Amino acid sequence: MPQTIILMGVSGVGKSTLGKMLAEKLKLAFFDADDFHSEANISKMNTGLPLNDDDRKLWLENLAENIKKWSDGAVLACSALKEKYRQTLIQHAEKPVKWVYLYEDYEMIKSRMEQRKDHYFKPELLKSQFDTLEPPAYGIHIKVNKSPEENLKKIMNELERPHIGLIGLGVMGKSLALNMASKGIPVSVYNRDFKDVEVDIAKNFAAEHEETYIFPWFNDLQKFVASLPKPRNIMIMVKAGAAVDAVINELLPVLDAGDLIIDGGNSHFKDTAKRIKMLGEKDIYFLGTGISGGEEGALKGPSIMPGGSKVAYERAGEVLEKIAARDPWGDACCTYIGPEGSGHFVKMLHNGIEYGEMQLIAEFYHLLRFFCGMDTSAIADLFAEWNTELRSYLLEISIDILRQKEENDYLLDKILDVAGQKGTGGWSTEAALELGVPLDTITAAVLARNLSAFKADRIKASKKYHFKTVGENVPSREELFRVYRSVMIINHSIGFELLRAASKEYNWDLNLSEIARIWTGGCIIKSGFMEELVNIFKDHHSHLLLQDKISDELKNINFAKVLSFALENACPMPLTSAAATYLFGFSSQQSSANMIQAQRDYFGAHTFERIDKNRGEFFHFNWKKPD
Ligand SMILES: NC(=O)C1=CN([C@@H]2O[C@H](COP(=O)(O)OP(=O)(O)OC[C@H]3O[C@@H](n4cnc5c(N)ncnc54)[C@H](OP(=O)(O)O)[C@@H]3O)[C@@H](O)[C@H]2O)C=CC1
Ligand SMILES: O=C(CO)[C@H](O)[C@H](O)COP(=O)(O)O
Repeated sequence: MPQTIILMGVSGVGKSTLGKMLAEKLKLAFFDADDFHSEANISKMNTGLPLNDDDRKLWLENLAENIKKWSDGAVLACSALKEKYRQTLIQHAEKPVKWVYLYEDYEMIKSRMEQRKDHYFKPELLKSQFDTLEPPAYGIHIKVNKSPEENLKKIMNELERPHIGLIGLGVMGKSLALNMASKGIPVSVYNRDFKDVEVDIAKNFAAEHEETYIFPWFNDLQKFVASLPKPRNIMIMVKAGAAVDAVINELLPVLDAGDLIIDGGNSHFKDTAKRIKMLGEKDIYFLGTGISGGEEGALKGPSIMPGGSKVAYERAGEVLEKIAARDPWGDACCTYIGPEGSGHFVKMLHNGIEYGEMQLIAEFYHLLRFFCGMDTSAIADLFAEWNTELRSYLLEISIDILRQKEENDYLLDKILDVAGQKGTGGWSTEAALELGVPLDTITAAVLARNLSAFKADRIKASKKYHFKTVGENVPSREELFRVYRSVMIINHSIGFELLRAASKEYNWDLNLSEIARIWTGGCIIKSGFMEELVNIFKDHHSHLLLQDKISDELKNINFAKVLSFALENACPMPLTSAAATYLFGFSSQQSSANMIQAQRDYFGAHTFERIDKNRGEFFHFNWKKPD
């Protein structure tokens, strides 16, 4: 797309020299703003007097009219020292305008200017230029401290780099902005100001990191959007739901066809599909992009799950892959997931598996601590031993949690046993119900969090019910470990089967091996088992529990030893029970559903199929025979 590039900065900084070189390199026309000055302005400058705002007004408006006409793009060298001059210059621009701010120390420029003989601008005016200068909070900033050729190279490098605008400087937004900047991606940041409550979030963030990075910052959305090179790439990292719609609605009037919005929050996949459609009708791209890794992952490299149009991914892929974590084979933990809301569906399910894994660790800790008589430090040691094989991130952080003390007590013991949730686990269950597939473990994990919320009733009930505890037949460490790993396998299997079902139903063509691969680094559910899944899903395309490698491991597991001990001692293990029940159900040739069918037919004439007839033939029986 033709572009107009404005090289700005004080007189003597090298705008004209570099402007001509840049125009030649990009095969664009070159214009020098000095050539657009009126005779009156030139004679004023020649007498050594600085121009005032009135002198500049006509000159800038004349330039703005010209910029509008440069439909094939151009390079303009223009001081554009103040923000209001810059806004005047681009007021009629119909093509994207990129700003390149050239700067150097006062003394360096002064000594350069003193050596120039042929220029009508006197070196004494330099001081007034520096006084007037308002460096832009956006655009490409180039210190011109090298040879013109090397300075040109710096400009070209910057021009070729994709630029991102990031909205929402919360936990994730801040870390992602720093991650991008550390990878050399120019990032402009915006956060709303909340009157008298939260102000200057973006400004303070930029100031906090000014030693290391330049973050053009904004608290005015229109100015933020106007500052971004077109076509714009804007990432939004705000709360899922109404906040995303609010931001989109605010953006819409100031965006142009061809701009791209990347929603990196945990949005619902159906909302994403609607947004893609609505924005697509306005020729604006939208990528629903799941991002996992929490604050640290976002900073050092998260796992990224983008969904939407392939064209949109081709635009954003370079940046997303640059900031993503690396998998054990050195590739980016980011891949194009598929169309519509598939990226957010996959992220939702990632969180569903996460809920399952968290509950698994929590209930094993609970069993060991309160029913097997192990102290917190011994549990941490046991988990650490298990984790040499499992290499699970969630188990790793749980070991840290178990070891954390506050004064002489474990911090964990001081945390209220009521779990929060933002919805992604429950959404996974809703999606499974809609697709008619089981989701036992993930649902059990969601419901366990729900039950935890009834703290007051739980306290009352604990005074009423005093179940007898036995305390014998404590499972061995090996038996516990084998059951733990099996439940983990079943939980993953259930999660991936939901992905398979969604892929089929919505025609997403999801690649389960690729999804497992991008979950081997950067995300909350990364583990050694996830690495195993990459290869398993590469070679096999049926249910995970039907793979020989998996069934060979699970078929000899003694779930009963752990679960009967838990039941005998009234220790709730909803996830382990759900996993074992799922496996027993999945591996039963004869289920109990014949009775369900008979009951349905009895009371409602719902009909049933028979084992001695073809599938698809339905029968009704008159169960209430006359006496
Ligand atoms: N924290 C985590 O570990 C992870 C979070 N996510 C997802 O990323 C998204 C952001 O999460 P996180 O950074 O933790 O959240 P925070 O609560 O830390 O930040 C939320 C951000 O959203 C902004 N915001 C909220 N409402 C609005 C609105 N109506 N208009 C404009 N801006 C708004 C806030 O601005 P202000 O400061 O003005 O309120 C703030 O910048 C969420 O969808 C979350 O689920 C994804 C992966 C991991
Ligand atoms: O997306 C995330 C990690 O990948 C969130 O941090 C996580 O899902 C938190 O969810 P909840 O508050 O429901 O436990």
